[in-house]
Amino acid sequence: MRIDVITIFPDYLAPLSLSLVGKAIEAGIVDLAVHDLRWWTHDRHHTTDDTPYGGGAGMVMKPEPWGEAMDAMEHLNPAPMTVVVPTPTGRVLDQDLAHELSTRERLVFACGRYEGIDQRVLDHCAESYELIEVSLGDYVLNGGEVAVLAITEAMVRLIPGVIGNPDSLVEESHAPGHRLLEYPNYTKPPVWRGRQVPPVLLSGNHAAIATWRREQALERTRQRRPDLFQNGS
Ligand SMILES: N#Cc1c(N)n[nH]c1-c1ccc2c(Cl)cn(Cc3cccnc3)c2c1
Repeated sequence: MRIDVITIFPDYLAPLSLSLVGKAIEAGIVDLAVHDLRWWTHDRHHTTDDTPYGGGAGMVMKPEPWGEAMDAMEHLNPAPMTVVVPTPTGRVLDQDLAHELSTRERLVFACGRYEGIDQRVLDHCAESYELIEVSLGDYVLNGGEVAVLAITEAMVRLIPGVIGNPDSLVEESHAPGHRLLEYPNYTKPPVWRGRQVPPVLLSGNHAAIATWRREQALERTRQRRPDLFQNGS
């Protein structure tokens, strides 16, 4: 998969070269390029924003730099583009959306700031490419960079070959068809500050361990996320 990120804060995306995504890049599974939107400005101050038509607080990102950046992305790589735009008004990221994005050949993240990107850029992208607008959830961020980091990690780990043991993807909280929260995890030592590991986990009785874990997952989900019990699933 090829991933391009366009942003006015390229350094914000440095963590993508670390850990899991970094390993996927080293393995050649993911090809990542981060671009500074200001490369497509032509004034002395590299201006990317202006006041909103209709008035109101804040600034809006100008369409011209984004249009030139998108044109450049098209010429950079022949693969069909899925443009992912983080926005407070987008589809909320969940595991299903992460799976959908992990199937794409090429993602171009348009990562904005201020009050957002001029709507005509999104309209242009919707007509010229696949456009997916994504929100991280119902809380306020100052821009799209954090969303790009989260979307990329959630999505890249699902690409075949990225996670060493694919079995570990099956039982996770929010995995497809696995609408329960995960059971609690323990490791050595068997007693820590007077707290003992549940004895069933030390019993070697795999059937009893599986039953205990299922019961824990059900109880946790019932207490913390009753919404995941929709339709009795
Ligand atoms: N907030 C949120 C939010 C979320 N929950 N996920 N993603 C975002 C997000 C994504 C992209 C931008 C761009 Cl561009 C500018 N802002 C700041 C903002 C905040 C509230 C209203 N208008 C603009 C963004 C926020």
